Amino acid sequence: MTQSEIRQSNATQPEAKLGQEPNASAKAIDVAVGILMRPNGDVLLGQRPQGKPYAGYWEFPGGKVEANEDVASALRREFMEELGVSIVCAEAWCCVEHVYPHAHVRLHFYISRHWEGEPQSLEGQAFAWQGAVDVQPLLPATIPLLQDLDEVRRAVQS
Ligand SMILES: Nc1nc2c([nH]c(=O)n2[C@@H]2O[C@H](COP(=O)(O)OP(=O)(O)OP(=O)(O)O)[C@@H](O)[C@H]2O)c(=O)[nH]1
Repeated sequence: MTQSEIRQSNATQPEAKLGQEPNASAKAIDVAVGILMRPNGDVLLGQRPQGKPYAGYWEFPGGKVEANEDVASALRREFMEELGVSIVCAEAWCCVEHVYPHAHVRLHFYISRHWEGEPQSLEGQAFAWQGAVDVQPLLPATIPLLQDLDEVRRAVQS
């Protein structure tokens, strides 16, 4: 995936600040998050493995952007490492910040409808394709996005 393949979608929202107001002195950690969306609107979620904060919580796949890496490259790397999936193209969807006890994160959400490979559990994590998302518990920063995501899902189905 190249920068030119990262498109801004109409669904992009202004940055929202969720949860506790981020502490200006805490540096936000950038995280690339990808939502694989099938033609019927189903989306892929994974369960955080043991040993990580919020182990057992469900999330959209992704991970931290490394030093000297852009968000699109991080997205592609994380999907290959976690799921063995090659993202062919993805659209920036929204960006939210959340302050957890363990970190202040800035989550860059992308939606991809075009990828290569079937998702595999390369890190031993459970994953699930979902219509209306009903796995629990979900990471707190992700929950408020589900309503907007449902609108995107419905739009691709119609
Ligand atoms: N992937 C992902 N991370 C999310 C979501 N929502 C959310 O709050 N996060 C937060 O974003 C951060 C992601 O960091 P991570 O620890 O999973 O990243 P990583 O895979 O690079 O981990 P590592 O440092 O062990 O290599 C966590 O603080 C996690 O709580 C989501 O939907 N997907």
